[in-house]
Amino acid sequence: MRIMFKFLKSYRASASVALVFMLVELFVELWQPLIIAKIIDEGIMNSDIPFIFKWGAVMLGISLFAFFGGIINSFFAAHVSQSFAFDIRNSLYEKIQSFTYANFTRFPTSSLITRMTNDVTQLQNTVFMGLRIMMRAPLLILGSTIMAFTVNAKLALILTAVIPFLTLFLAWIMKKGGSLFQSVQVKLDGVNSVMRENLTGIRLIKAFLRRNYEGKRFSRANLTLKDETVYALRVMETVNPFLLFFMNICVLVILWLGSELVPTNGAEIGEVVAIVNYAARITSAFSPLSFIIAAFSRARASAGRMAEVFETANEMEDAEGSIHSNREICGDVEFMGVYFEYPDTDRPILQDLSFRVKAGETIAILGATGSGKSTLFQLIPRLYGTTDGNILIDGHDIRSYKQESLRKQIGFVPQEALLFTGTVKENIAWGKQDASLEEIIKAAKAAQIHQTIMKLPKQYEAVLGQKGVNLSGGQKQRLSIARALVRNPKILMLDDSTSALDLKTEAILLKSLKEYKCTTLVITQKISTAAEADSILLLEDGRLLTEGSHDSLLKNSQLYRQIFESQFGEEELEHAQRSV
Ligand SMILES: Nc1ncnc2c1ncn2[C@@H]1O[C@H](COP(=O)(O)OP(=O)(O)OP(=O)(O)O)[C@@H](O)[C@H]1O
Repeated sequence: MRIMFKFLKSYRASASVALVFMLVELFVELWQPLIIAKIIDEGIMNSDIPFIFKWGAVMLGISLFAFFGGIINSFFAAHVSQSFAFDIRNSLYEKIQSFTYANFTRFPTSSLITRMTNDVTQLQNTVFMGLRIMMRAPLLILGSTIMAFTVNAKLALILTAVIPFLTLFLAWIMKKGGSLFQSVQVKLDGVNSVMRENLTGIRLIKAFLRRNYEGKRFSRANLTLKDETVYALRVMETVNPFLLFFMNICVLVILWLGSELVPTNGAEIGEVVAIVNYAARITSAFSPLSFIIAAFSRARASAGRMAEVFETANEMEDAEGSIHSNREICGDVEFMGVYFEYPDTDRPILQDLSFRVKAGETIAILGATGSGKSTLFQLIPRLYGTTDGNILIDGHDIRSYKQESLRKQIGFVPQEALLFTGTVKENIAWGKQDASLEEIIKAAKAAQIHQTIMKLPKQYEAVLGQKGVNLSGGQKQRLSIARALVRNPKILMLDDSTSALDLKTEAILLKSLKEYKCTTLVITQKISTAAEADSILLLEDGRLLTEGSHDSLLKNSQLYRQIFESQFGEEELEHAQRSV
């Protein structure tokens, strides 16, 4: 719960105003039974009508006071709780933005969304309730007990016997509720996760006729959430009847003792009524406590889940004394004995990988699926850190660069072209926010997508649907390449990004990339693409099998020849070998 206090600090003044007005309401509530007792004992018993009117008017006056106190309290409680939630959401967002890829492995996206929405709402509700009624309940119990003692200590003793017992019971139930609601939130993550996968994969689900299967998967997750929530709420719901039962017994005992004391002048009738009234107020304070405790237990669980996010260490922080952020790189990339393991795997994905690409050169990376090609790419912009070995850019270890400066100068086109809802222009300019229209068109032309864009109804202003649904695979790929080129990268990384292009378009595209004079790393399965590169790396199981130009590999690498033959046939291979 420390996290709540940390974020509430900035709203100390408003929270104090809310609490003061809550105390005003409470004060009035505590005085009312005393005034009623006075009206009975001195007004009704003596048939003193002016006295009854006078104290009746006092009661009305202070009730009005309490009414306005309640309104002001609500106003400030709403302001504090909403602002508090706003700040937490912003901070969570900032923290998640700073997450490394490794951090994302620990927190599934659906869980992060639940934490940023539902968990924050739980805390927000608790803060509101806290300022409105949560403090009021224990204070009302304490105040009522004290007032009861001032009225008649003998009768009030009964209350002191019951209250500590009930308080202990509530503390126990709150602890239990915390773990139950923690589990509810995890199940909610589960529902969100299935829902998210279903929404993103809706086309595939329809194409594969998996609606029933996915429907069942969702129902299962939903049912577990329902069962878990019902169980948690059932446990919490036992609180109210339990409290009411004990408080009602308490009232019966007060009435019985009152009937013994009144005839012997040990108590006045008004006093008995006042004590019963205080007991009723204590009951009414205990009663919403079950609800408050459920909310508080839920908030405790949510605060814990939020703390997990805030306390997640980012091992990729910039090192002290990193090179100045504006330093321009030339683009010379060198891997020196690099080893890499994912945080959740215990086997090396890359092993003893060493190679160099000189600034402005193009290198192609070929290898079977799962051989570690995409992983290798993720190490260059420091999306992951190496397990061992070094990566140098322009002769300096990449850890000595500020990540922002490094990533600004790298253009990355992922395997799956990811576009956003917005215009074509906005999607390309996503790579460089202040890109001029000329720069955008230049990048689109180099990526061989300009002609296609010009045929769209609104050309560069044409709106793309979610993830670019209204474009073909090859068009999406070329748009992603334009997005990477617009930032004028010093290092360009294409992860199988031309796979959907025909050979002719691909050849023109690769040629036009040369205008950008950047170091280019291309992951590809196609020999035609690899042959354009200055050098080719052949990867197998995360190790570098061999490296060389197209011609030298044709001459020296059995595997390369096999790949060539599988793509062009035996005849072409013989022809190519003869011309080497
Ligand atoms: N985030 C991850 N966490 C754990 N293991 C991963 C992760 N990403 C990839 N791997 C594993 O690392 C290995 C290499 O994956 P990688 O994506 O780098 O291969 P690849 O050569 O690019 O394959 P492809 O050609 O199919 O894209 C695979 O065995 C894969 O299961």
